This record gives sequence, structure tokens and C-alpha cells, in this order.
Amino acid sequence: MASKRREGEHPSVTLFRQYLRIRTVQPEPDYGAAVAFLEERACQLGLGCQKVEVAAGRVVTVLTWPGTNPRLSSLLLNSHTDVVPVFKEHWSHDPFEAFKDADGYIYGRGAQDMKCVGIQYLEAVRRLKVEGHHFPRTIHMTFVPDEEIGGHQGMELFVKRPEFQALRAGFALDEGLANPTDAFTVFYSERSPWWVQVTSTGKPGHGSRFIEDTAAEKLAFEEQLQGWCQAAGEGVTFEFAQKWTEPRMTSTDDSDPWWAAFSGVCKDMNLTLEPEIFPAATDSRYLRAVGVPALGFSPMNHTPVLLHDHDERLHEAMFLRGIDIYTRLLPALASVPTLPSES
Ligand code: MET
Ligand SMILES: [Zn+2]
Ligand SMILES: [Zn+2]
Repeated sequence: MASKRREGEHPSVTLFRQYLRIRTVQPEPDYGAAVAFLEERACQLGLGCQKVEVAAGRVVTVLTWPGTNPRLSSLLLNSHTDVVPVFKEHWSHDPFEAFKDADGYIYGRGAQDMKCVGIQYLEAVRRLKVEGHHFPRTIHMTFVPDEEIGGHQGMELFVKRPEFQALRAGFALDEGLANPTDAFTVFYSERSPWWVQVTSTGKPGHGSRFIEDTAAEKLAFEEQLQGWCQAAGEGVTFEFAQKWTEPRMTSTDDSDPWWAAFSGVCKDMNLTLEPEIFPAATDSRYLRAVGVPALGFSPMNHTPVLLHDHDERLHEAMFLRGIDIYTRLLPALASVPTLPSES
């Protein structure tokens, strides 16, 4: 992956680094700057641009490339614009400078989670448009706020809006994780987050994480918490900061047309896929809960998992390879033939 380019930087990498410099960092993300950046991209690419303010200062930006057959459901490419906080003293470079070292590694908060993916979608669409392609299905790119704090003022509200219904999403791609091996991980479901805040008056309390996925186990766990709090005595309570109870699975069966399109491209490109359940939670859960099958996929192999970590970084060659992958995935997904439910 040595990439000391004499000929200068690839414009897609330059755009990625610009996006990394926008400080959409929790708890006070500069969403205004991100939305302005995306509006400019829509303008440059000749895409429709819709802004849906789902809560005060919380805008979902939707960039749209219309398909040739409006009767078909659309392909939704989702990414969140916010990033998690940093401990600057633990970084080798300023996390919002998008520093690129001599080997081609780009350092920045959001380099893996998930500003890379947002730009990869845009650049794949740009390439396909420039080449003069048209596909039957509409492609919508949604850029959502607040995923990192649970999506309550982001995707959770957006999926309930008429503007979301109007997108008529038939299938979605969202974030996944890097994979240090030769394989690419694809996520077809998630763990259900239950964040519990235990408050104990009189003694210091402590929160615990128990993340199991079966309804029976979750019920047993809630009873256990109640039991512990009661046993601890007067004035000990707990409340859920997150409590997800609607686990859904996206089909990874070869008979499913979306999976067949997705996995078929990976096969053609000789990419090994490892289907897994996401170890944390993403906005995919909201999409799946309203009936939109979603796969979590961030095209990074041979890359250590550095989301939320110090020195989060991505090699520019891997970033560019991701654009190649989406440039193959989008035509296949946006050309999935009419489904029985659509005829
Ligand atoms: C339950 S909200 C999840 C926020 C974030 N994606 C995380 O997994 O930490
Ligand atoms: Zn993320
Ligand atoms: Zn994250």
C-alpha cells in the first residue's frame, strides 16, 4: 500500500480530509458547517438536496440521484455526520487537522467512523454520473446527526417523518467496522443496547453492561436489576439510558435479491465477506425496525479497528479502494429487478 504520490493528492482524498476538518464532535457538533459542506457537494454533483430538521438544530440532509423507474423502491445510503470526542493528549496529530503522514495514513476523528463512508458514497455517485450511467432505482444519501449519542434526535425521529416515507427506501447500507484481516465484515443485525444508570444514595453506585439479545434473557436481567436495587436498600433506583427491544435481522440468504446483489459484487471483486452481528449499536436499528433491510458495511480490510480510539486513521489507498467497491455495489443494488411487492 505504499503510496508516495509524486503527482499530488487524489481529489477524493482531499475532499475526505476537508470533511474530517469539520468539527462535528460531540457534545457540541458544528452541524451547520457539515450541512453547508453537503449542500455544496449536492450542487457540484447535480443532486437533489433536501434538509429535514427533525429537532432544533438537528438536520438530516438527503442527497438524491433519481432513478429511471420511480415505481421502484429506493436504495438508501446512510452515514452519520457526528463523531465522538477526543483526548487530544493521546493523539500523535491534531484529530481535526486530517494530517496525512508520509506513508499515506490519514489521522482524524471520523476517519473510520464514519466520514470515510459518507465521502465514499458521494465519490462513487460522482464517478457513475460522470460516466453517464442511469439506474432504475433512485439512490438517496442520508447524512444524519447524533448517531453517537443514540440517534434520538436523528435517525430515530427521521424514520417517523413523512419525508422519510416519501423516500420509499427498499434497502439500506450503513456503517460497519474495519477488519484487520483480508476479509470485509458485513453486519446483518446488531446487539440491542440497554444502557442502565444505577443511582445509589448513600453508597457510590456503579453501572454494569449486560448485553444479551434474547427477550427472555433481557426480561430476566431487568428483574435481576430490580432485585439488586431492592436488596441494596432504600433510595437505590435504576433507569435505562438506552433500552432497545426490537432486534431485527437483514437477510443474508442467497434467495434475497438485495443480499444477492451485494454479495454478488463482492464475489466478482474477490472480496471475502464475514457476516456478523454488530457488537454495538448503529442507526441501522431504526431502519430495520421500520422494515427497511439494512447492511452495515464500511469497506476497510487490512485495517485495525480504531473507531472511537486515539489516533483513529485510515490509509488513503484503502479509502480509495472503498470508492471502487461502492462504484460496483451501487449499480448492482440500484438495478435490483422489480420485487414481488413492487409489481
Ligand atoms: C446505543 S447508541 C450507540 C452509539 C454508538 N454507535 C456506540 O455504539 O457507541
Ligand atoms: Zn458510527
Ligand atoms: Zn461511533
